Amino acid sequence: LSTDNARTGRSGSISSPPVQPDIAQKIDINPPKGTRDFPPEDMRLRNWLFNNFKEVSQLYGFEEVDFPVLESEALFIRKAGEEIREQLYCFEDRGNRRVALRPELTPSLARLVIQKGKSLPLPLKWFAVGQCWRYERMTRGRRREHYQWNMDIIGVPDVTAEAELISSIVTFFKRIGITASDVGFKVSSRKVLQEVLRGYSVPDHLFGRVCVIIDKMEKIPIDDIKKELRSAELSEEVIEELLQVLSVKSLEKLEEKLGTVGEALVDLKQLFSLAEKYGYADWIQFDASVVRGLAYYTGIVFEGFDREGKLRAICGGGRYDHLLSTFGGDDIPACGFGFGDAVIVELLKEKGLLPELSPQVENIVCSLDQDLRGAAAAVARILRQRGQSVDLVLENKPLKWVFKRAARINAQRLILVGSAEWQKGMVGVKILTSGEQYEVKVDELE
Ligand SMILES: CC(=O)Nc1cnc2ccccc2c1
Repeated sequence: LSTDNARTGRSGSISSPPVQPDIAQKIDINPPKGTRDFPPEDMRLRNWLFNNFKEVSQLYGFEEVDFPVLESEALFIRKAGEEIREQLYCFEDRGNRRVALRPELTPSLARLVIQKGKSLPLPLKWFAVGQCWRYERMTRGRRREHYQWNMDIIGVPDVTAEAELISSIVTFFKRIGITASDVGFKVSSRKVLQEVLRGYSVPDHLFGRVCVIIDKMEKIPIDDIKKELRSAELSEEVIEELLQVLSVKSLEKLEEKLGTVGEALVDLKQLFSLAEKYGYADWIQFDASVVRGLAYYTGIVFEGFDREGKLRAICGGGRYDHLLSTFGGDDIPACGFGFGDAVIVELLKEKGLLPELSPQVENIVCSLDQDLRGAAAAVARILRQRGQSVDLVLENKPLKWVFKRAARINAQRLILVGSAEWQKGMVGVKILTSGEQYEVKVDELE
């Protein structure tokens, strides 16, 4: 211990604390700021949610993929002023490499598609459920990690892909009891903005940045939006026109504004017509103000929202036709969405739709005296070999304790190994739901 660790006793003399080599420093029992533990009860809810994500993905014929949580920082360096960039959880590793904990999954997916190259027959339909990270000042007390469900269709240029993705989310909502009166999707296309900007010959390289600024509408004062648009070299005239277009309330009005030829109208009309065919027309609405905050979207964008307006966006996505080529890959069209694990749980709480999930075990096995421990283990083995789950009591416990544990772990059946019965190759069985009890030969236990 260096002297500055030494305590100064009352006498003023320096004395070191008694050396206690293996008493660890008291560690912080909480997880790092902004992160969560998942004790059994929370893990049951998480598994319930993720199983619904995965079952819907499989229902739509998507294949599961995953990527490292740690990626090269370069994958996420975009110069469009995105919040996701400002909050990147990045650092230099011991090999002096700039790395980052992924803030989203799409760039990793793009990287893998390029890596696999021609060996992957298009279209690809991939899904992932992965933890994503951000580093923001804890002043805001928000979480620094969450899990995202992503579904992506790579290699399909038509809005039939977006229609399929929205359909999969509607299916997910229906499975967990959410209806079109609880949530909806605001749908628009960034091609609306693109047509306006091109109409005023604003250079294309400003497109992503302008979208990121406009995504902050309703989040920061309109004057700050205008200020940021000016700093992006937009003229007052363009700014006014942009804000005008963003307040358009219907496709018909948009057609009046933009005329019929633009791709934006064609895409949106086709999407709304497909929605009718899919049967989810009452879940979606055109809303020109939806742009989403990621720079790489190029076409249709959408976000799920709660109709009571109490929560942040539930999910969001869109078309990103040039992301792969910005990474040096071919110019393969793609679209996808991200669905976080936080807002949906808040919504389920609001709607009283959180499922009641309790632990499940089919059997609890215990021996009533010391030298029948081996017998109890043998009974557990037999049941487990038959695919039956068993909680084997591992210590000498009174029956009262066993009944209490059986109730807590929601065991369906109690198997008692007692010396008298065991002499006859029998065990005692008590069905804990009905209270029925009987004796049975061990090899007749099913
Ligand atoms: C509501 C919530 O927890 N949002 C959240 C939490 N963690 C994140 C981590 C990375 C990117 C986005 C994130 C978003």
